Amino acid sequence: MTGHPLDAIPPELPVYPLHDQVIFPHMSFPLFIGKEHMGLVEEALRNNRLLVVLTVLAIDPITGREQFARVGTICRINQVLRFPEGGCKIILEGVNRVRLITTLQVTPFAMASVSLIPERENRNSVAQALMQSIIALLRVAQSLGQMLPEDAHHAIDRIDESGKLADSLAVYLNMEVKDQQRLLETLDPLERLKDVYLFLTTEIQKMQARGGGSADRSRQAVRSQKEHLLREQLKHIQNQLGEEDPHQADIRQFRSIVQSDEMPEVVRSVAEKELARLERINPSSPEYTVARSYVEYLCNMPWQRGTSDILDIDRAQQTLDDDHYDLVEVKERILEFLAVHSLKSSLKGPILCFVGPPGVGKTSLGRSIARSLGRKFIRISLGGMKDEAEIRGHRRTYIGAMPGRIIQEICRAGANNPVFMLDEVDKIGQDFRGDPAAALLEVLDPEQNYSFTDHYLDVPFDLSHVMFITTANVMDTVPPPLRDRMEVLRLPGYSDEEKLQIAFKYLIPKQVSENGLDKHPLQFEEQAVLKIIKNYTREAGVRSIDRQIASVCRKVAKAVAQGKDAPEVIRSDQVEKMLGPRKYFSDVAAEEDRVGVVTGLAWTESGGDIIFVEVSTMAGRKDLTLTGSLGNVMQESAKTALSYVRAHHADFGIDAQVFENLDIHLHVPSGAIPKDGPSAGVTIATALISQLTRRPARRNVAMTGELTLTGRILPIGGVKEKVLAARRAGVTTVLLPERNRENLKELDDHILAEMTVLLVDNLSEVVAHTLIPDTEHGPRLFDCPQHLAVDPPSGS
Ligand SMILES: Nc1ncnc2c1ncn2[C@@H]1O[C@H](COP(=O)(O)OP(=O)(O)OP(=O)(O)O)[C@@H](O)[C@H]1O
Repeated sequence: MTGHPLDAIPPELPVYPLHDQVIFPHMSFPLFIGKEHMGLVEEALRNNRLLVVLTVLAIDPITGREQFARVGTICRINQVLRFPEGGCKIILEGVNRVRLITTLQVTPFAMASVSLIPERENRNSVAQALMQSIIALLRVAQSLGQMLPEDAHHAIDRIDESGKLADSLAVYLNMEVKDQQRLLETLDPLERLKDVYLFLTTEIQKMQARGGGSADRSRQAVRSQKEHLLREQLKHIQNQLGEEDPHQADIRQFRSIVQSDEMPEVVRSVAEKELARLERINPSSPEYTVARSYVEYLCNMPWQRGTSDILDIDRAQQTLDDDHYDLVEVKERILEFLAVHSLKSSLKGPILCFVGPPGVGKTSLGRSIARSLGRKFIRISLGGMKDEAEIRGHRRTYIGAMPGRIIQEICRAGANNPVFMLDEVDKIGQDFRGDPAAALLEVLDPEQNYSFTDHYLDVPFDLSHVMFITTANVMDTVPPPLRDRMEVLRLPGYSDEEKLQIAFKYLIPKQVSENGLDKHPLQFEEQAVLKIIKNYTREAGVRSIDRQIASVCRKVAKAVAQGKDAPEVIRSDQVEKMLGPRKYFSDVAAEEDRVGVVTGLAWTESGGDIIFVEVSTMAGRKDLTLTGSLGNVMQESAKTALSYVRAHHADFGIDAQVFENLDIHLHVPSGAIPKDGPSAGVTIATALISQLTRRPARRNVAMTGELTLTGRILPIGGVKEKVLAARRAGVTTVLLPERNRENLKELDDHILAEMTVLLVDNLSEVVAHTLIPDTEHGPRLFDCPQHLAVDPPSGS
C-alpha cells in the first residue's frame, strides 16, 4: 500500500508522540509499540489504519503532560507484526502534513482532531535552479566525504518535486529535530528548499574547513552554484516585472537570425547546437563569452548577403578617369575584366595584381573599382604576415581564438561580394607557424574558395563572389604559386610632367577641399608645383607630393582661420617659406666625374633608383673584397665582371700585370638599397675598367644590364622605372641593353626628347660612352702599379 494524499480524515485520530524525531510525508519508518500502547494501534486500525505522529517539543513541568508540535504528519500503518509476549512492530508511512486543532483526550493515549494541510508544489525557475544547485552541492559534499548514504543519492536524483526533495533531504541530512520541525512547518516548498540549501552550504563549508585536497575545487563549485541561483532569482524577478533577462534577450535575438533564411543549412545546425549550449552556460563564466562571440560571428556573417553590382562599363570608365590620371593600359584591362564579369556572372579568372612603387595609385585604383561596381571595399596588408592563422584563423580551442583577417573583414563589411585588396603580397613571410602564402592560395583559387573553411568558423564560407585584387612593389619575391594565379598590371611610376598633371587635376583640388579651403580660392603656380616635385620629393609615385601640398594648404588654412593675410596663389618663390629649405639635390648633377665611381640604375623597393658602384685598388695579391648592399647574385655579378675584364684586358688598354699585384675592393654605398639581381653587372665592370685605366666615369651617364662571362649584355626589367629614376637624379644619358629595345615604347616622347637613351650591345660601347678618353685626361697611370697603392685625388 502506498501513501497518497487523503480527501477526508476521521474527526478524531489517535496521536503517536514522537521524541527526538520528526516524520515527513512520503517517509516510511518502523515503530516498536510496547504492550501499554497497543490500545493506540488498535484505535488506529479501526480508523482506516490512520494515526497522527506529532513530535513532542517539551514536557510541561507542572502537569507532566507532553507538549505537541502544532504541525505533524498523518501516517498510515502499512504493516503490523504482533509479538507473542504483547506489543508489536508497525511500519508507518507518512501521508500528509496535518495541523493540530485540538487535543481531545490524553489518556490512555492522546486523541486529537486535526486538519489536512494541502501539499503545494512550486515549479518556477528559481525552484528548478535550487533543486539543480542542491543536487550539485550534494555531489560536492560527496567529493569531500560521505554526507549521504550511497543509495540515498539514487533516490534523491529521481525526485522531481521541490517540496518532496526538501522533505527527503531533511531526513537524510541528519538535521537537528528543531530544524526538521521548522521544515515540516514551512509550507512553501521553495522556502523549504532554501532552508535545505543553506544547511547544505554550511555543512560543506565545515567540511572544507576540515581541509582535504579537493577543498579548493569544491569552493569554486559552491561559488558557481551560488551564482547560478542568484541569476535564476534575478531572472524570476525580471519575469515578474515583465522585463527580459539581457542574456535571454541576446539568445532570442540570435535565435531569430538562426531561424531566418540567412544561413545555409549546414551553418544553421551548428549555430543551433551552439545556441543550446550557450543557454546552459553560466553567463559570467569565460566560456560563455567565448561561445557567445562564436555564435555572434555565425549570426553576423553575410552568408548569402551581398551588394547588387552596377555593371555599367561607361560608368566604370568615368569613375576610373575621375579618380586617376593616365594609367590608360591598366584602366583598359580593368574595364575588360568588368565587361567579362557583366556578361558572365561568376568572377572566375586570374586575380589582378597591381605592381609598382609606393604611391602610384594601386590602392586607390582598387577603391575606384569598388566604387564603380557599387561594392564594399576592404583592404588588408600582408606585409610581414608570418602566421598562417592570420589568414585562416585559430581553432576555437585556443585561448583568445579569432577568425582570420579574411573572415573578420568580410563580417565587418557585411557583404559577401566586396572588392578585397590584399596589399603587399611580395612581403608575405613564412616561419614555423605555417605558410600564409599556402593559405592565401586557397583563398584566391576559384576552384577552392567557394568553400573556404576558416579554422575559427569551422564551417565553409563561400568566397567565390569576392573580387580579390593584390598589390606588390616588386614581383620577384611573390611566391611562385601565387604569381601563377595572378595577372600582373604594372604601374611603373610617373615622370615629373605626369606628376604635375596629377597634382593639378587631383591632389590640389583634393587637399584644398580637405583642408577647408573651398571658399578660399587657393591656386598654385605651375613653377611652384614643379619646385615641390623636384626639390621636396624623390619618389616614383605621388604620395610625398600629396603630403607637401597638404602641408602648404594647412599653412594657408591656419592663416585664413586666424584672419591673417592668406596667399591666394602659391608662387614658386613662396615654396621655401612654406616648406623650409629644399630637401633633395640632383644626385649626379652636383657631383664631379671620378675615377672608379660609376652611376648605375637598380631596382629597389621603391621602384627604380640610381646607385653608385665604387672600386678602389691597392697593392696586394689578387684579392677581391665586396662590401655594401650586395646580395648573392650581385656578388656573383661582381666576380663575373672582374673575370671578363681580366680576360679582355687588352681590349680596354689594361696591362695584364696589374691584376697580379693588386687587391680590388668593390663597394656599393647604401643610399638606395638595390634588390639582389644581375642588372648591376655592366655597371660593376665599367667601374673596374675606370679604376684600372684611371679614366674618370661621367657621373651623368647611368647604365643597367647583366653582363655574361662571354661579354653579352642581357636585358633587364623595369626599364621605365629606372629611366624615370635616372631623370629624377639628373642623369642625362642612359645606357640600356640592346635587347631592351622593345621597352623604349614604354617611355613617353618628352622623356626621349629630353634624355639620351642609348642601346648598347657590348662593354666596349659602354666604356666609350661612359669613361672620359685618355686624351682628355692626361697619361694613364696603370703602367706604374706602385702608384696604385694610394688613390690619386679624384678627377685625376
Ligand atoms: N594616376 C593618379 N591619378 C590621381 N591620383 C593618383 C594617381 N596615382 C596616385 N594617386 C594618388 O596618390 C595617393 C597614393 O596612392 P595609393 O595609396 O593608391 O598608392 P599605392 O600605390 O597603393 O601605394 P602603396 O604601395 O604604398 O600602398 C592617393 O591619394 C592617390 O589618389
